[in-house]
Amino acid sequence: MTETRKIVLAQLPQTVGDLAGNADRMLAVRADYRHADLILFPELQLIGYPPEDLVLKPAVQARAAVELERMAAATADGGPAMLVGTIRVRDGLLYNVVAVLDEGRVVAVREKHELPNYGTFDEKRVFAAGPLPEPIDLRGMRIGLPVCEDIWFPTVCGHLKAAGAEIVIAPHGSPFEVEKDDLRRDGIAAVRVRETGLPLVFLNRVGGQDELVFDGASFVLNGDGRVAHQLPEWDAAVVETLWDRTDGGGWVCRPGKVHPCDPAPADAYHAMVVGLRDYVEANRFPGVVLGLSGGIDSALSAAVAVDALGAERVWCVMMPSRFTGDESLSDAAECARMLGCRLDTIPIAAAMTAFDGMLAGVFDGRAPDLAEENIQSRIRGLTLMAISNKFGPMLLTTGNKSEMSVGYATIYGDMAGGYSVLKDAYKTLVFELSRWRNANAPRFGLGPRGPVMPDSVIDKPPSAELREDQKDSDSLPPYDVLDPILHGLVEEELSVAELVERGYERETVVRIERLLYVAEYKRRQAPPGVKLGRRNFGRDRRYPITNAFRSA
Ligand SMILES: Nc1ncnc2c1ncn2[C@@H]1O[C@H](COP(=O)(O)OP(=O)(O)OC[C@H]2O[C@@H]([n+]3cccc(C(=O)O)c3)[C@H](O)[C@@H]2O)[C@@H](O)[C@H]1O
Ligand SMILES: Nc1ncnc2c1ncn2[C@@H]1O[C@H](COP(=O)(O)OP(=O)(O)OP(=O)(O)O)[C@@H](O)[C@H]1O
Ligand SMILES: NC(=O)CC[C@H](N)C(=O)O
Repeated sequence: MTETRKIVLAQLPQTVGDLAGNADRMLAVRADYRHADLILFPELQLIGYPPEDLVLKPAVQARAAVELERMAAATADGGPAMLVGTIRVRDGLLYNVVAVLDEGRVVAVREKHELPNYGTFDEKRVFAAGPLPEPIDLRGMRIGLPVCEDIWFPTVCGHLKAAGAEIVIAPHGSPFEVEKDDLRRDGIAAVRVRETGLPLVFLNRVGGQDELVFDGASFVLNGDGRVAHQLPEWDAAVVETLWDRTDGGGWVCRPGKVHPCDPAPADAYHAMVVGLRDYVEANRFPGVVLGLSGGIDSALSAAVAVDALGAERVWCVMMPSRFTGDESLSDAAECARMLGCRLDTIPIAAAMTAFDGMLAGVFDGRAPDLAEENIQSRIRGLTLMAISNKFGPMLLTTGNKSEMSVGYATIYGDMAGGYSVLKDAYKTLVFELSRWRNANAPRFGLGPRGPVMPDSVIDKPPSAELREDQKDSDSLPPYDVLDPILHGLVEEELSVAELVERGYERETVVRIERLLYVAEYKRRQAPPGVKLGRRNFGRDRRYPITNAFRSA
């Protein structure tokens, strides 16, 4: 008779720091799958990923040990074993581990060997690296248990194969980046399978944690490289997989459902919706408030907010000045109508007059300039923060990555706010996403199925409307020139000379590089926002504020 095993993959969200809640969620899955042999959870499921310095706190380490014992005790009933990601102190050092719980106790622990220490990751700061992990014997299977980064290099899987592992099970905390789903499956996991000939289970978490979002998209590859299961992106999913022992002695996973992954730019839009939704819910805001100017950045931010939270939790405010055009007023009104959310109009002329009067003495003899322009932006920020204080919604800030790169935003003005969905989206992506959202509804959005902004919002030239007839193109190169230069400088770390070789004007590149470096002080004071690409401002790219280097 064929030998068969049932392994349940629990692609779950996590709440960093809520150890009891995370444990209860895992025990609830176990209660639903009592007939399974084994239930697998993502990396650090008990603690939440990434835990940052929280895990250095002795009280957290002690709580983790208590909760793990509670979960282990639950396995005394003879039901399924559990593979639980947690932390463990051994000989005074802290490890990122997967614990094997069975028969009422912790029967084995395997420590993460490769600690990622680049980009958004700095695990060497908090964890020690474990030795090469030996396979475990559980329910008649010899299982290799690499933790996340362990499968991104050949060493650990090669060692497990040599030590007789029959199957590789890899819990992950792998954050979203555009196109990373292909890299994980076809670029990394498939290579490990080719090297070892072993089937591989890749289980990732879902949901947002501050700047990071986790898309799930877990999968199972058989030893011949074929995809046996592909779990959905973004949704929590608990999937039972069935494994048969072959005549040759190995294990094969029976084929299951293969969900398609999102194409671009739907993937980036979904990431923004999940990032904002989970940030607002986890930090217990009733909703968000934002300034709706009739421009594309605030329109797209409002659309994402409505998709994430529902129209009744998104409060838009139009704050016209004497520079605000009629088209901006009507576009903002139409946008709020299409989204179905509240729009209040609060003119800022009275506050501008008050500031002119207050500053008349000290500004005497000075022509109006950027100082007055920025006061308008600061009056708007102050007004929105007053609404946040009075009624509780978090202020959603609307700056995009192009603006944040060159400092084209007013500090303590339109940069005021708690969270941003466009922070890692260059303006050209803002245009692409707005067009996409007008023609498509996101898979799990709470907003309207149809268009979310009038076409005029997308088609008109961008303007900050802080002075007469102002256009972004007065101070910046067109976005289809600016964005590739910024991508070269930020994502690719190119020099001025290398960008000139790509055909960009030297004078423009030199100016953009200078603006990028000089704006570092603004970015350090900017709110967090959803990471979408290879190199976000925040944890991925940590530049000095005081920086005299110029590449030309
Ligand atoms: N290294 C440094 N470390 C610490 N602080 C530093 C600093 N350098 C300047 N500062 C401070 O920052 C101030 C200058 O920054 P800030 O007050 O923001 O003003 P600033 O960057 O000079 O002007 C804002 C720019 O953003 C544009 N804008 C504003 C609003 C919206 C939009 C849009 O389209 O979205 C565009 C606006 O047209 C203008 O070009 C200085 O007065 C100084 O106080
Ligand atoms: N008249 C206004 N009413 C309400 N909010 C405004 C107004 N003008 C600016 N804001 C707020 O300040 C942000 C920065 O806007 P600004 O118009 O200066 O530049 P922008 O980057 O082109 O943004 P947008 O495309 O949303 O207009 C806006 O996204 C919006 O949240
Ligand atoms: N948690 C981890 O070890 C993540 C690192 C891994 N390279 C990833 O991005 O998926």
